[in-house]
Amino acid sequence: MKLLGLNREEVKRAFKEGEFTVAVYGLGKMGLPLAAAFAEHGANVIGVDINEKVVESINSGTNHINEEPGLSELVERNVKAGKLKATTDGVWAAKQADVMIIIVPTLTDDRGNLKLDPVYDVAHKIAKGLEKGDIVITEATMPPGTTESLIPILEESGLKLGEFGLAHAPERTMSGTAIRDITGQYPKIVGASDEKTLEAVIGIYETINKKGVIPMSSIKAAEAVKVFEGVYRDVNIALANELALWCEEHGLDALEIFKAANTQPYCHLHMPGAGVGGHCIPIYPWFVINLVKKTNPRLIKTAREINDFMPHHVVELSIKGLNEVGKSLKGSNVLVLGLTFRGGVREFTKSPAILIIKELKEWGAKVYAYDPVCTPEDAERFGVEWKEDFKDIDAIIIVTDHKEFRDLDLEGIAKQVRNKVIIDGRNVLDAEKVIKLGFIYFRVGRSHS
Ligand SMILES: NC(=O)C1=CN([C@@H]2O[C@H](COP(=O)(O)OP(=O)(O)OC[C@H]3O[C@@H](n4cnc5c(N)ncnc54)[C@H](O)[C@@H]3O)[C@@H](O)[C@H]2O)C=CC1
Ligand SMILES: CC(=O)N[C@@H]1[C@@H](OP(=O)(O)OP(=O)(O)OC[C@H]2O[C@@H](n3ccc(=O)[nH]c3=O)[C@H](O)[C@@H]2O)O[C@H](C(=O)O)[C@@H](O)[C@@H]1O
Repeated sequence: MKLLGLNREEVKRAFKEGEFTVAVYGLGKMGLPLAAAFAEHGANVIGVDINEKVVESINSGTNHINEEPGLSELVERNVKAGKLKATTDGVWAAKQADVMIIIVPTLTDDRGNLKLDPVYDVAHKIAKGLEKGDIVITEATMPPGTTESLIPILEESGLKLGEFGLAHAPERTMSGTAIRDITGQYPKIVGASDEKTLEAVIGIYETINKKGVIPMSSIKAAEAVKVFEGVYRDVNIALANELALWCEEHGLDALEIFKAANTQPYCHLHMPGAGVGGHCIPIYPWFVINLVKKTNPRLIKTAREINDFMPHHVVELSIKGLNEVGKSLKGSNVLVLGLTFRGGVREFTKSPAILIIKELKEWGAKVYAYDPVCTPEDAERFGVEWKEDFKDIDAIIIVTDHKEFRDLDLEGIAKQVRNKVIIDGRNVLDAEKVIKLGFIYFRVGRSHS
């Protein structure tokens, strides 16, 4: 059932009656919830992934994304109902599908250079199965202008743009709330190659998202919306970090001040911390920085530098904290709590723990680690020993805001450790309670007990 040329009401009817097939390329933290949501709302869905284990697991009705409440039931129900299947064959999927959605990683290398190979790989496969009237949608966060860079690849199909539709509809959600967000937490941003495509894509997303659609004037404008959301966050986190460093110098507690300042309607100071990880927020600013000719993105570049300084600052705090008990890092046993980039999500991309552990070891500390969503094998990947107790520890460094760390048994820990030093890199503990138990307690924005 080709959607190009239908109005949004006809698309919604076709959607609900299962008259068309959606191929979702990339079945990860975002792609699988999206595929399951489409199937749940009536579409026939073919998921495509290069990871055979992912494909097998989905075809057996099993969800491999642990941090997504509600996803397992959706996957099981829709696989059983024959509404959701998975394959590694991206060409075959394109031949079956009327809508092809690209939601594979869009990354940069350590120097911020774009790495869009997965997107181009998928585009080449889609081109081999593209038919007249099909619609290709990028949902991955794309550097503005890059969705349209797929046109020559897609035209390898022999079709010209206009005979197929192209759109960008960025995924706006977070791990842990993907199903909720995909089906109606925020309006869906959509930009398309022409009016017909826009009309059909509005129909598609109005079917699964009860918050509706915000149509943009172009594909590039839609790409910029999502990227700017991420840049806003990175720059504001950098502001919080810079003000926190100032507070440390002035013997102030940044959190106390931020909390009061944020009672003002125009003030939204973010949370200072151990750094900015993940494959979103530290990446998206490069999509702007690397796409300039005249503009000098000074603020965005400086924000990146400030945020990338924070893992080092956490090590500085651990040196100060150990000094308070007459110890140096060299020869101390340090327990890092948290390997992932943020709480509740098992994702290591640009996790601050990587740099923190590297620097602690360079200073001669014996480094241990524990993370509630990880395994001892993950700790080995970081080159540290997994440790589930606090015996003989001289300093504890909290690097990830897992909810488990908010309820640490501080009284029990105080009896186990060799020295009482806690560096709270994610502000998860109650300072007064920790200090009352005799700990030296520092956090980003507070370097006094
Ligand atoms: N993780 C998040 O919170 C959010 C991510 N996004 C965007 O969604 C996109 C995907 O992110 P995640 O789902 O978190 O990534 P992920 O790493 O969890 O999953 C990516 C999946 O794509 C597969 N894949 C990689 N290359 C492929 C290829 N050439 N063909 C088919 N499959 C391929 C991988 O095997 C993996 O299963 C990214 O562009 C990201 O910017 C958008 C909003 C939120
Ligand atoms: C603008 C925005 O809020 N983007 C969200 C972000 O989600 P993500 O999973 O990357 O988590 P995040 O809460 O932004 O955290 C990123 C990193 O920044 C750190 N962080 C976060 C907030 C803060 O005030 N201070 C801080 O240091 C976190 O510890 C983490 O290391 O990126 C997602 C994405 O685009 O992939 C996006 O969908 C999410 O809504």
